[in-house]
Amino acid sequence: MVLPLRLIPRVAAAARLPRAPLPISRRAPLVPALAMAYSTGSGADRRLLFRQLFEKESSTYTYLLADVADPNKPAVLIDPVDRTVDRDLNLINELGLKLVYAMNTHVHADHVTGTGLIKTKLPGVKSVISRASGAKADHFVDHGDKIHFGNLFLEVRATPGHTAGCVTYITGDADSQPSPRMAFTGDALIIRACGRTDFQGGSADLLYQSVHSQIFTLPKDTLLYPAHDYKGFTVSTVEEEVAYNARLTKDKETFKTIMDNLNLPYPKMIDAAVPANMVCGIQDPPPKI
Ligand SMILES: N[C@@H](CCC(=O)N[C@@H](CSS)C(=O)NCC(=O)O)C(=O)O
Ligand SMILES: [Fe+2]
Repeated sequence: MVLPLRLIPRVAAAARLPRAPLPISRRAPLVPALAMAYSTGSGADRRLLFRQLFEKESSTYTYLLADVADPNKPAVLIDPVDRTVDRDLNLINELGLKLVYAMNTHVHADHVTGTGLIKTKLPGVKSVISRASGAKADHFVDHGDKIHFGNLFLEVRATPGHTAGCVTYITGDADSQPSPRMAFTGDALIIRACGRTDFQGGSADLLYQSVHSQIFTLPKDTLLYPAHDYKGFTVSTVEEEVAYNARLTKDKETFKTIMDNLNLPYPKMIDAAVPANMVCGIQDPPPKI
């Protein structure tokens, strides 16, 4: 049966008319209430908007965190990849966030960081890396420092061993401790595994010590988010890794033997990625033809 037009609900009628989508740059950001609805947790934790993003060529996770209870919605990106910068910046724009820091957990060997590109596209954003990395950035962090965005912060813990300058970033709130905490472990801890220790100042001895003293001592419900996953995992917890990590649950000598015998091929992009990442990624992208 065909309904007369006046009986068709207005929404349905509108839905029938195809409209060209607006370019991203002209779309209005989501209203604050909607961005709030996508934040995690309850109570004080509702300030935190969190997204886990994936770059498939290098199996890298990029993390977006923002304080959506702050009127400016300040945001940080951890471990952005050059290839997915446009995707990440579009998302930030759609959610109405203001990116303040583009941070790295370490000098990556398998992909070029997105921080340089982000700085050319969004002047004012500050790049962050550990002082111990020896890399260039706008802001250097040391163990115990805090990177603030709104009322939230990321506490820096030095977790060297995969590289000499590796750090783990742990969520905090100026008013109350978020529960559970989230730890962004870079390549120090990969779910059920860990970063390799055969280049870039790597040391199995140091990595074992870093993870046992700085990550395994966190509250057991702390959520662990690595920089990479090669098996389809997305998140783990301290409790899970203390029980089931295939490398780090072993005693130190066994761990060192495991690490000495991984026999992993060198990352395909290492020769281009490390020099680029030592200077904060690509600063002047070639013009698109
Ligand atoms: N095949 C990849 C590189 C894979 C690799 O070496 N991953 C690193 C982290 S990136 S520096 C690693 O530590 N892996 C540990 C492991 O057990 O897999 C490429 O060619 O890019
Ligand atoms: Fe790495």
